Amino acid sequence: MPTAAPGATKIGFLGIGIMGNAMAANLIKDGYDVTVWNRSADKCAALQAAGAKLAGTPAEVVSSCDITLAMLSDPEACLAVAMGPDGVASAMKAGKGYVDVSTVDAATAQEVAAAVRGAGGAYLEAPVSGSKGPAEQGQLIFLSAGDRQLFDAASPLLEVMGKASFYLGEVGAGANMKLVVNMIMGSMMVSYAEGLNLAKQAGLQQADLVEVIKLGAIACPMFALKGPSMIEGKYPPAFPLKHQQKDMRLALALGDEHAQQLPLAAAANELYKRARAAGYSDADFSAVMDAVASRK
Ligand SMILES: NC(=O)C1=CN([C@@H]2O[C@H](COP(=O)(O)OP(=O)(O)OC[C@H]3O[C@@H](n4cnc5c(N)ncnc54)[C@H](OP(=O)(O)O)[C@@H]3O)[C@@H](O)[C@H]2O)C=CC1
Ligand SMILES: O=CCCC(=O)O
Repeated sequence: MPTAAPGATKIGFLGIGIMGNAMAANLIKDGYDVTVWNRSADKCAALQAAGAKLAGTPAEVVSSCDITLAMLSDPEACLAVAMGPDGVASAMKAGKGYVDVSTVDAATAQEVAAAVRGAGGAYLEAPVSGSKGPAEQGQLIFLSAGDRQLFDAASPLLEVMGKASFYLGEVGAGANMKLVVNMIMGSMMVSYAEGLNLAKQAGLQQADLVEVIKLGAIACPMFALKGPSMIEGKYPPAFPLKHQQKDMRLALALGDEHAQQLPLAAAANELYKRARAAGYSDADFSAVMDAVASRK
C-alpha cells in the first residue's frame, strides 16, 4: 500500500457532486495527481480546469490510481459504481485501495468491501460529518472503518480534506456511526422547524427565536447557520433533503435490526417524506421547514 504523498501517489475521485467537487478540489490544491469521474461528466469541468485528469469510467480511474475515493448519493449508486460494468471491482488489484466516503448502510459497505477485497484490493469506508462549507474548508470529520493499513496510507488525504478522523474498526462501523449522527441531526432540524413555525403562529419574531437559541443551552452551529435562510423560506442545497431522508430511512432500518424504538426519528422521517412529495428533494434538508408549515 503506498503512503499517500503529494506527487507520489495517484488519487482517483468518483462522484463529483456537492461534496466530491469540494473534496477533490482540496486534494488538487495540495498537489495530488487527481483523476476524476462523474456519471454526468460535465460536472468535472471545474476540477479539470484546476488540473484534474478526466476518466471515462470508474474502472479507468482505478486502473490509473493507487487510491480511489468515492462520494456517491446512496447505496444503489455505490453498488452500481463498485460492481457494475466498467466498475471499480473490474479494475481492482493488489496494491490498490478504495475509500468510499459516501453515506450508506453497513450492508452496502460490506458488499462493496467484499467485491474490492475479492479482487485483491484494500477497502476503507470513511463517511463524513460536515457539509458543503466544511468540505470546502477542509474541515470534515471522517468516520472510518475497514483496512487499517489503508486508513494509515490514506490519512494524509483525510488530513487535507478534514479536521479529524476516527478509526472505528470493522466495515460497517463507519456507516452505522454516520447514520446515528445524521438521525440525530435530522430530528434536530425538524424540531427547529417546528419551533420556528410555532413562533410565527404565536406572533413572535422568528429572528428573535434564532438569537435566543444562539445564546442558550441548545445553541448549535446548524441552527445558527440554517435559521436565517429558513425564516426567509430559502433553502440553497448544501445537504440535499433527499439524502437526509435516505439517511433517516437507513437509520430506522438499523433501529429495526436492533429492536430499538425510534419514535422521534420515525416521525421526523415522515416530514422529510412529505417534503420530498412536495418537490423539495433537491433543496437543502432545512426545507423540511415548509413541510412542517404545511396545513395539508
Ligand atoms: N451534502 C452534504 O452536506 C453531505 C453529503 N453527504 C453524503 O455524501 C454523498 C454525496 O452527497 P452530495 O455530494 O451532497 O450529493 P450530490 O447529489 O451533489 O452528488 C451525488 C453524486 O452521486 C452521483 N450518483 C448518483 N447516482 C448515481 C449512480 N446511479 N451512478 C453513478 N453516480 C451516481 C452523482 O452523479 P451525477 O452528477 O451524474 O448525478 C453525484 O456525483 C451522499 O451519500 C450524502 O448523503 C455526507 C455528508 C454531507
Ligand atoms: O450527511 C451530511 C450532513 C451534513 C453535516 O454533517 O453537517
